[in-house]
Amino acid sequence: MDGDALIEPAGAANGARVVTLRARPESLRLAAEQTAILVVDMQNAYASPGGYLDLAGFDIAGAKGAIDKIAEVLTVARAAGLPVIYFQNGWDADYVEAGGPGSPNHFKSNALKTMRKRPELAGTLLARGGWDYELVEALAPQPGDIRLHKTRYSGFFNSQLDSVLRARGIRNIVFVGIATNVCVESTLRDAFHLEYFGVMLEDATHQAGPDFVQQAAVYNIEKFFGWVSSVADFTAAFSQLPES
Ligand SMILES: C/C(=C/NC(N)=O)C(=O)O
Repeated sequence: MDGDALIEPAGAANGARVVTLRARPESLRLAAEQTAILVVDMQNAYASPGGYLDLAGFDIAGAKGAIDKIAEVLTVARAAGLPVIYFQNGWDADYVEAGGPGSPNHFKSNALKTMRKRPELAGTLLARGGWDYELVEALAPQPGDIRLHKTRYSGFFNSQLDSVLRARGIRNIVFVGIATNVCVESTLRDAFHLEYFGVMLEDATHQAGPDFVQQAAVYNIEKFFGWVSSVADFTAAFSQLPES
């Protein structure tokens, strides 16, 4: 951490409930009214045994820990009145949204590749309406939470996210979810380009791939695109706020 350095996003209204969140490389002064939680793709596909990542051969052992940490974050966030936005990644049941052979997604998506390799799985992975696409039970949305759908790794691409955030005056996005190095990092990078302040709670994420990709994503975010914090620091900051 960079000593006492503190970043304060401009534009908090008078009377805003402001907290200091310990983060790297600098701590952040955040107005609760301008801060939202983004829960990235906590679906059976990414976090449950028998889901897409597991079937495709990725190690999902760390997913359970991420689920538990995200549950802690959501309890604190809801009590503080922060909007909670869930993303679900995938496509329609006929995979029209996956793009077909004219799209690089057709060739790069490991879900599509796994289904081509194992035809018995055809139609099951990341298809809206199926178990794989559903959010894990332990993180079921609560009344008032927002659910958004996306079809590519970045949550800003062809989705309602930017409108939903701007309509609520959100400037700061706290990221949790799976996978750190794919959809979390892609969305946080786009957030940076759209002038949002992105903070990832690293212990509430899990990567797709070896440990070094988690470390690389943390490095990229801390060094270039945003800030990195922890669930304990988030809790310490936001649980001080009076219930909204
Ligand atoms: C590998 C992968 C990651 N998705 C995500 N939610 O980060 C995929 O969707 O294929």
